[in-house]
Amino acid sequence: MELVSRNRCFGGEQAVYKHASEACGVDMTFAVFLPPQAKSRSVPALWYLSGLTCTHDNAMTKGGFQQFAAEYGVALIFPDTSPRGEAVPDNDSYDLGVGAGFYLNATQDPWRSHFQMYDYVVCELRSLVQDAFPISERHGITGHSMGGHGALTIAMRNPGLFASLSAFSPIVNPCQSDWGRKQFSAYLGDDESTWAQYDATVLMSETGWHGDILIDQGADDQFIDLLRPQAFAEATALRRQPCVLRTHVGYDHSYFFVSTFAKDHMCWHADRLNGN
Ligand SMILES: N[C@@H](CCC(=O)N[C@@H](CS)C(=O)NCC(=O)O)C(=O)O
Repeated sequence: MELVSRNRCFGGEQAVYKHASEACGVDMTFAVFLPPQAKSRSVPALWYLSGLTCTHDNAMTKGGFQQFAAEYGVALIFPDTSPRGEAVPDNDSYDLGVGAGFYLNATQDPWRSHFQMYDYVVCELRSLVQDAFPISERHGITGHSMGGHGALTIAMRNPGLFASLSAFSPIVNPCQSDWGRKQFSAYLGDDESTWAQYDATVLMSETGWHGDILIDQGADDQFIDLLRPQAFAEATALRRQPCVLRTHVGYDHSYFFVSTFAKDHMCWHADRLNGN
């Protein structure tokens, strides 16, 4: 693991690392924020999965999470959204290929040799950060847009790994959306039965989540028709799933929206991770 940058931040430390990823077959970059409490004990961790076109950097620099992570004693982990580099296949559009890994394991050529973001996040990066940093086994997960999709699907498929769950304007029904169908066809092939494991609305209908869920959504989100919050809301209601879905008038899809509600999400996770 190679240190790319390190900065003091709210009494803790914001660092960026690069490492050779076995799952993705290229070097991957990720960011970790350690709160001041991590100097003397291990702390719980919150994963933040980013959306289309993002790297580890967007939420790290614009999300505004560190101040509250420092206050509540929670580490932050910001993975990249896809493999990158000359060896990695790409596509001309912003929503397929580099920057658009959709947190799944691709089974189709040319994507399958590198686009293994599900295994990368759930297995490889988790065990790497657990070994390398003073991070306890209590983890929460959140994310924005494509990253909200990643957070919801990864948590519901791995209930033992996560103690808290939230999302910002998540893609919740990709099997029925152009933010999903195009990518799943390319990465997973035409057999739609293989897509369901990566659809939060389907997973909510089939398994649900063992805890409660916080979701914030902007009412003026320019991509709201692609996100399909109504489908997930219906699935949670049918399941009697404890879920707080807040729709905020005037807010769009940007990081101005994410940073506005960053404190609420940090507080939500800290309460559940710290066992208060
Ligand atoms: N690139 C697309 C949309 C990309 C987009 O809005 N991405 C969101 C996540 S889905 C994001 O966080 N972008 C990076 C940023 O705002 O820093 C466009 O420009 O229409």
